[in-house]
Amino acid sequence: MFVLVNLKAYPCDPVAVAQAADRVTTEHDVAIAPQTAHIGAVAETGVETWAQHVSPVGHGSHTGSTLAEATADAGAAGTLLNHSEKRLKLADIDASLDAAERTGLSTVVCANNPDQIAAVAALGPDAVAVEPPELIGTGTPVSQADPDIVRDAVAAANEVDPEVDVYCGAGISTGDDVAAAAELGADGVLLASGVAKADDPQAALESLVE
Ligand SMILES: O=C[C@H](O)COP(=O)(O)O
Repeated sequence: MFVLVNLKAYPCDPVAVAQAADRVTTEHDVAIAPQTAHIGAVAETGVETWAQHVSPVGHGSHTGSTLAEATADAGAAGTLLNHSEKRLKLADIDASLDAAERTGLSTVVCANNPDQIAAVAALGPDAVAVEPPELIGTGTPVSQADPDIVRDAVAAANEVDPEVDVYCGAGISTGDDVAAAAELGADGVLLASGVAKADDPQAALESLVE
């Protein structure tokens, strides 16, 4: 399973979380998505580092953008796109995917439900992630609160493009949640508060990947 830990804009120490992830022994692939400004420092720990977003632009007059080229140069291996807290127009998702592909970044496009998963899977990302917004940050895992949304998202993505991996997110914080996601057909999980808001991120990560 791919375990992508999104630090959002939580007031945690991104390097400490990355070092903790580096110390955890697991069969899963763990990656950390810090704030853009912290990508270089997190990547230096050796942990796989992701961006939370890249802009649908290339080099040029785009003040305030998050340039995919700069993100990749800083050490990112991939990027989230269209997170529930950073929604994009369909055309911008497509252009951000082009930017990521151009710069060698792997991609996970988020969506709220199976219909949206089918739509974004058609754009050809490496993976999609289904996240019911109402469960984000609640500590109630999507695999428990709404298992059908995960099953249906897996089926929807497979129908469009079986090469696209499917992750699920919202409320995931324990190894049981990761195992439940795998049983529902997910190839990975996307989570945040369970680690970023934990008093002891290393213990939280160990519990997650046990
Ligand atoms: O990017 C992560 C997701 O929004 C899930 O957040 P959460 O683990 O705090 O529910």
